[in-house]
Amino acid sequence: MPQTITKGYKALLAEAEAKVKALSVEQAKALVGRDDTVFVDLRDPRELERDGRVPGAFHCPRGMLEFWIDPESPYAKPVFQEDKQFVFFCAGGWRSALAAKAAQEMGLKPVAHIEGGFGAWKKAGAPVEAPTPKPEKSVG
Ligand SMILES: O=S(=O)([O-])[S-]
Repeated sequence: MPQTITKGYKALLAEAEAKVKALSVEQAKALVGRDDTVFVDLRDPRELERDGRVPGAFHCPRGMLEFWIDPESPYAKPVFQEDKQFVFFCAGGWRSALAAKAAQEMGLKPVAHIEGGFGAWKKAGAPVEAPTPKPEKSVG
């Protein structure tokens, strides 16, 4: 019997978007370089290598988020203990909406995410560190 998905991604996103503060690229851009703000990049390492980065952003693969936030986890990262605001982003704003909701439910605050993600960020001409080209494989 095929699976019956009772809560699809649209419902999950709608729930997250109702609970999480969304920042436009313009609003987020104004926070770059501020001491009280941590940008959290949830994309996979290959996306960073291919598409570039937001300068100064902390990279946290989506799959590790809850374990890096909880200080009781063996994988806890000190950055998530800081008294700062956390601005999550991914490529398009979906992963970051769900991730920010989870982070918020864990007690992290204040939390927001960037509407449209890195794609919208790049399109708006916001600051981007160039992709890191992979070293060429030597032949022979
Ligand atoms: O990055 S994403 O919005 O495509 S999940």
